[in-house]
Amino acid sequence: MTDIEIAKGVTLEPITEIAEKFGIASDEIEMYGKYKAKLPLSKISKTKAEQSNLILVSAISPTPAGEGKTTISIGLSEGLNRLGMKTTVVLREPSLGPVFGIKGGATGGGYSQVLPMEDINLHFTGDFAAIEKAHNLLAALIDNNIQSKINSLGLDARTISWKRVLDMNDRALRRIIVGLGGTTFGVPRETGFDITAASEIMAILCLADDLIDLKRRLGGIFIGYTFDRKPIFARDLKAEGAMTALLKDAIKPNLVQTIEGNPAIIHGGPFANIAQGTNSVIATRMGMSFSEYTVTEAGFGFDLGAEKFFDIKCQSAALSPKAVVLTTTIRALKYHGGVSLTNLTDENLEALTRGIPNLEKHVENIRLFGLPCVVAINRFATDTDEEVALLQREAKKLGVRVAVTEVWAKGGEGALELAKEVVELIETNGNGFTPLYDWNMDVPSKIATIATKIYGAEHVDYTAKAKNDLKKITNLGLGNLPVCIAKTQKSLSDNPKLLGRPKDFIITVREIEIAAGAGFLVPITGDIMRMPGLPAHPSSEQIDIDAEGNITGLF
Ligand SMILES: Nc1ncnc2c1ncn2[C@@H]1O[C@H](COP(=O)(O)OP(=O)(O)O)[C@@H](O)[C@H]1O
Ligand SMILES: O=COP(=O)(O)O
Ligand SMILES: [Mg+2]
Repeated sequence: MTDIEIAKGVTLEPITEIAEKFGIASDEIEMYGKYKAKLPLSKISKTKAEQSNLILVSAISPTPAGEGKTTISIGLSEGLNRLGMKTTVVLREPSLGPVFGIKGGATGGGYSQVLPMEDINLHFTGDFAAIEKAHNLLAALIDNNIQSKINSLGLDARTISWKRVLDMNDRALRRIIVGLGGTTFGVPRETGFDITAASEIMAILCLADDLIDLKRRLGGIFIGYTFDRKPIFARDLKAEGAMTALLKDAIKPNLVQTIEGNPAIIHGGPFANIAQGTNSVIATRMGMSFSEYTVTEAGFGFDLGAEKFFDIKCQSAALSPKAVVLTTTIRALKYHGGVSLTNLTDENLEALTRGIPNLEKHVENIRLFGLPCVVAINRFATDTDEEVALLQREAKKLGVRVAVTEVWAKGGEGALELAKEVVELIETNGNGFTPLYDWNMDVPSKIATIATKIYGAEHVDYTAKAKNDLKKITNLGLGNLPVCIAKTQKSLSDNPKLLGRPKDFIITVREIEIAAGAGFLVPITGDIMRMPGLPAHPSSEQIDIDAEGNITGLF
């Protein structure tokens, strides 16, 4: 059965019942139909949240299909609930880019899914649309001011860094020229689109405490300079009030349910390769306010989502995670051992062994944050007993707990071993979480710390533009901000072709974007693009809908 067929076979509980199970009265939620709701920020309790055990689910370097972090996160929460531990899974909202592109949705899979999956994977509750409108309102205000004769700020159009966003993989929009056509069409200038998940507003939504903090951060968005080199921010265009008004509902986290009828919270966007890729502080705190265990995820491999989760989100919100679950698959390790994507289902013990160094490096990286880890072997039907046994042996040699999980095939039942390992791990380990670096370090040292310690780079090179960006950052007094490195997810390096555990490589920073509102800097490495493109055969070709509104081919 496909994911959507399994999902359609489930009788959903009314979201009012899920809210009651979560701990919020049904008359306190804002319904979006029978099976979705938004939760009031007033229900967050920072003191209660501190009592919850926060677990991060990460992964080794993934194949393009992904290795099962979201599936494992959901399955683990089902398993912990089966053991009587009140648990909530907190996830990120899928982007339409991958939905219609290569990867597909982000609501888990098999018997570990969050539902209603069609809604969640398509328009959900409109948060992405609201983020797009707020982002593009600011873009329109900028171009309006540039061409204004009465209240122009004197913006130098060549210095404007703020683009537009669209939640679609559309490479044709990466670089555009606006304002063509003469005086009634504005002032011509180069700009472009990023995908919505990469919007600074998404990051602001994910890091904001509440509406007032959201508005403050939105006002702090750096736009560019005037002709006499005065830095201009969104507040100089009086934009933050309207932008916040557009986000008044998007700031509230979304409540849905798992296949086994447990609460799940979804809020904030994905893509830890071009954005921070964690869900929101608000959603995480909401889950933690009502749960003994809170299971959350961060995008792509540990080198990307987890590093950003720890060094940006946890530091920013004073969250103290207790353990890491490292999602590991035989298929990904064979891929890192040199097997092509088309042959990953064939047994290959030699390639699996050659791929182990990638797992080893991610386990070493987890230790740098002072956290205990369980390697969760996410078993696929094509994995042979010999392959599983070999991986169990090799993983145990790394000195970590190992659990074979079958959450895709069996839901929570397939996560009972993992759940028990996680509980024991948390009970026997103190709270040793320590971030990788101090935000007050200088920017090149912060970048070098991540590049050498987490990626394994020999050193970091900067292009002339990146060096100029460093000067800009210093002049703006923003050198104490953390860094959110944009890098390919395919490799620990910035070269997608270097698989396994590459060594003696250099990370090249080509430019550094400033996200002054979100409160971080974005060093962009290699050739990574913040507007992905569609593949030759997009997933959209398989999607259809019948006269009764039944969607097929979503995954
Ligand atoms: N054990 C498994 N067997 C079969 N398919 C799986 C398994 N685990 C995950 N998948 C599928 O792989 C894809 C990626 O899973 P997902 O949880 O989204 O990964 P990630 O969050 O790491 O990107 C999904 O389509 C999911 O249904
Ligand atoms: O940021 C990307 O998230 P996934 O790894 O879940 O696709
Ligand atoms: Mg995912």
